[in-house]
Amino acid sequence: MSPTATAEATEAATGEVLLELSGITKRYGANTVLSDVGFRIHQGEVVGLLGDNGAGKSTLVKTMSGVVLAEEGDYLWRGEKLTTLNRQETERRGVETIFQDSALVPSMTITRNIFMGRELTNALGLLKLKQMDEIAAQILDSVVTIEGIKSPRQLVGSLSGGQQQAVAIARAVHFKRSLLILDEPTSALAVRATEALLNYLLQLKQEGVSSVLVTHNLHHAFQICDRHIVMNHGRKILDVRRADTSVEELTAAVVEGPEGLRRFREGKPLA
Ligand SMILES: Nc1ncnc2c1ncn2[C@@H]1O[C@H](COP(=O)(O)OP(=O)(O)OP(=O)(O)O)[C@@H](O)[C@H]1O
Repeated sequence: MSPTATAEATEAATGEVLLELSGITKRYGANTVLSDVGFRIHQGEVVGLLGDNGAGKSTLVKTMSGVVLAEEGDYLWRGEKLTTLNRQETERRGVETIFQDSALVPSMTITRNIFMGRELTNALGLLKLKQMDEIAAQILDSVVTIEGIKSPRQLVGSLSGGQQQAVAIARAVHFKRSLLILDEPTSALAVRATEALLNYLLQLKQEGVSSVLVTHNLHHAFQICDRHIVMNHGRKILDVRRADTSVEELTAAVVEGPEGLRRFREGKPLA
């Protein structure tokens, strides 16, 4: 498969282009951590963002969510070039990001964490706590099955790391956004919760919601992603539809970079 064929296949993805990044270059001092990275996310697409440790995935996630500003490159949302870029701007447009550290408040209940910044209030501005608790209980039931959670009134600080991650995911998926970006969301989840999350992303896709899934688990990625982007030392080395690749090719690209990809395509064994 030639790089051109891959690019054409990618362009053939259906749905409006939601997010387009081009020429993204990010440096930390003398260290260039993203080099001329560009890709498009279409509406309703589930995209896997893959790569070895330090490949630049999290930095790219932070760039997509406006937390980190690239020195070079363009950010287009539904064709509009964003000149002011920060997390508020991207959230206003419907981008929801779940970072590796899920940014929950341990001293608050699950309900308050789920509704943080989007609390339900009555005409007097008082919190509708009972209603929020009921919705939180429904979300926890339907979105991610979290073992060991007894009540949405439980304090987040009393939950395990995996349970906390699941609460963060529940919060993001409940406020159905145009684009969900999940940075290794399943790393601390048990098998059942992981399955529930992957299925939920597929359900959201049916509703036209796009997701970017950062994961080290290539089988999870292959299971649900329509397209895969592989990063290597800050560069995009592969951008390919599921139909045009395999877990083996993705593994070669992630583990051994461009050279491994070349060897795989030539039918040669990996080093
Ligand atoms: N704030 C920062 N300051 C300096 N260097 C940074 C900073 N954040 C990331 N880096 C560097 O950028 C490179 C890419 O890191 P990044 O976290 O984006 O990789 P990653 O693909 O998400 O890795 P992992 O899978 O291990 O989470 C690494 O070399 C890292 O040390």
